[in-house]
Amino acid sequence: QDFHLQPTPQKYVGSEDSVSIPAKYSLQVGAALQGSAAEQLVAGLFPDAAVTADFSVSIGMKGDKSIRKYAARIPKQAEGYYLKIDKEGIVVAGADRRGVFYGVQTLVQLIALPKLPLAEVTDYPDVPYRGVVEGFYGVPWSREARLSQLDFYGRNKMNIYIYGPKDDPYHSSPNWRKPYPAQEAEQLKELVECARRNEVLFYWAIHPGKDIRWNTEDRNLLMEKFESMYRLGIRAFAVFFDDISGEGTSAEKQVELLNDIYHNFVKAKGDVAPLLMCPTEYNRLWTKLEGGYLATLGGKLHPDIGILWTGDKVVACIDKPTMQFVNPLLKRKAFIWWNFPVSDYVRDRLLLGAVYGNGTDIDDDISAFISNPMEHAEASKIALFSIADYAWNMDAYKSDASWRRAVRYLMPGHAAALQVFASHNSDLGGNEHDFRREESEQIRPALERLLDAYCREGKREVAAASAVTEECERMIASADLLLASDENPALIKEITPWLMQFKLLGEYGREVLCMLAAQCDGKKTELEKAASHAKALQVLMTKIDATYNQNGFQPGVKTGSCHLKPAFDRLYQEVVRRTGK
Ligand SMILES: CC(=O)N[C@@H]1[C@@H](O)[C@H](O)[C@@H](CO)NC[C@H]1O
Repeated sequence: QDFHLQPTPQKYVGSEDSVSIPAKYSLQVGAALQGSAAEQLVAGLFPDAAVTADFSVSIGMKGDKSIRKYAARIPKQAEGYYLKIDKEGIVVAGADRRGVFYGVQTLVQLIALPKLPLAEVTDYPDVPYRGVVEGFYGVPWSREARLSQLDFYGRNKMNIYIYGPKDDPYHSSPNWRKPYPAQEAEQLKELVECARRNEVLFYWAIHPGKDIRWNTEDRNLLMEKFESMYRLGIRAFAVFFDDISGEGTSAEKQVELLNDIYHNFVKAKGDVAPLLMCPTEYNRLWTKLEGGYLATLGGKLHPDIGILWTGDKVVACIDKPTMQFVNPLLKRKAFIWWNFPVSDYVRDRLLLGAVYGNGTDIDDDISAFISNPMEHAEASKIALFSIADYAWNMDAYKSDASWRRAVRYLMPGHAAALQVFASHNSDLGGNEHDFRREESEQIRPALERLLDAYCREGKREVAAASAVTEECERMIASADLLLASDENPALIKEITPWLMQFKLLGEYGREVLCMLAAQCDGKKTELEKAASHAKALQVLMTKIDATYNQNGFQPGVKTGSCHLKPAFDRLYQEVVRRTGK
C-alpha cells in the first residue's frame, strides 16, 4: 500500500482489490446521528443517494439497528470505530458519535485514493483528549487561521481546542471581567459552530490571576463572564493561573473558586464539558513541594477537574518519570500541555522540525496531550500533524516518517522544497528553557568533514565540499520555488521573511565554498570576486534580520542557525585568515 492513513490507525487490513462506487447507492444514517458532523460529512461524500440500490453506505453508532451486524467489531475505546469497505458497500460503525465521525474521516482519505481499496479498519485513540491550546504570547491567531485550524483538527482526529491567547485582553487582564465586544463575540460563535462541525471540543479559558480579588464582586464577574460565553455557545471552560504572582497564586483560593465553578456552573448547567485548570506551579522545576501548592490542588480540587501540566520544565518532552512525579501529587492523570512548537520565547525562529522525544509508553498516564503552537498558525501544522499522529497511536509513531508526511500534507506540490526548508529551520538556539531540536542533520557530517579538513590542514575535502555546495543549491532553489508558489498562500505569507533569509544563506554558503576553492587553488582574482560577493550577502542577511519580524522580544529572522550559518561564517573567517586579508 503506497498511502498512509493519518493518524496511523490501530489496525488496517487492506487488499489489492478495489471497488468503484456505482452511480446509484443508498445511504443510511443511524437515528442518533441526525444533524451530527458525521452525517454532514458523509452526506457531502455521497450526495444524491437513492432509496434502494445494490451498493449501500451505512453509518451508525453502537446500538443503531443499521449497523447491528457489526456491533461486535466496534472497539470498546471511546471514539473508536470499525470501517468496512467491500463490493456490496461501506459501513462505519462507531463506539460513539465522534467515533463515527472519525470513521468517516478515514473514509474521506481512502476515497481520495486513485482506487478505493477493499479494507477493514479497526481504530481508536490512545489518548482521550488530543489537540491544541492557543496559549502563546504574541499576536493571537486570526479568524481565518482559527477556522482553518479547526478543519485541520477534524481531519487529523484532534478533538480539543482551548482558546487562551495570552495577549487577548478579554481572556486575560484587564478585560477578563468584561463580555466580548459584538464583533469578537460573533467570531467566537462562528468558531464554536466550526468546532462542532469538526467534532472539536471548543474550550474557552479565562486568565484572571494577574489581578483577581478573592471577593464576591470578582467571583460574580467571573461567573457572569462564563455565562456570557455560555450564551455564545461555549460548552467547555478552563481557568488558567499560570504566569502570575501575588494573591492570585493562593492554592486554597484557586481551589475554592474552581470547586464553586464546578458545582454551581458546570454541574448546574448539565451540558458543559469537564472543567480544566492550569496551575500556577505547572511544571516540576517550579514546584515547591514544601509549600504544598500541588498537594492542595490534588487533595481538594474536585476529581472531575482536569489539571494541566507542561512537564519537568516549562518546555520539556514528556516521559514516564514525568508522569510518575506529577500524577500522585494531582491524584489524577495530568492533562499535558506540551510547549511545542510554541516559539514566543524564540520569536526570530521557525520550529518546523520533527516531533520527537516524548515517551510512547505514557498513553495510560495522561488524560490529554495538547500542543501550545507558534503564532504562525499554518506553519505550526507541521508539528501538529505529527502530534495528532503520536497521540492517536503511540506504538506506531515514527517521528521522521510522520514529519515527512506532515510536510507533504501542507504542500503536496512542493513537498521536497518545503522539506529542505523545514530541515534547516527547527532548532531554537540557546534559550531560557534550554530546549533544543535537531537541525540540518543530513548535511551535518559533510559540514564537519569540510570544516575539519580546511581549518586544520587548509585542505579542500572535495566530496564534502560538493555535498555542501549541492545543499546550498537546493536551499536556493527551494526558497525560490516556495516563494513563487501559490499552493498554500497562508503558509508562504507567514514564512516569507525566513524564505528570503534562507535563500541568501544558500547563496552565502555557495560563495564561501568558492572562496575556499579559490584560496586552495591560489586563484587570487576568483578569491577576490567570491569574497566581495560573500561580504555583500552578509550585508543583505543583516538587513533582513534588522527589517523583518521586529518584535520587542527576539526580533529578526534566523535560519539554518544551528549548523549551516556557523559553519559558513567559520569557513569565511578561515579563508580570510589564510589569505592574510
Ligand atoms: C502553561 C504555560 O506554558 N504557560 C505559559 C505559556 O503561555 C507560554 O506560551 C509558554 C511558552 O513560552 N511558556 C510558559 C508560560 O509562559
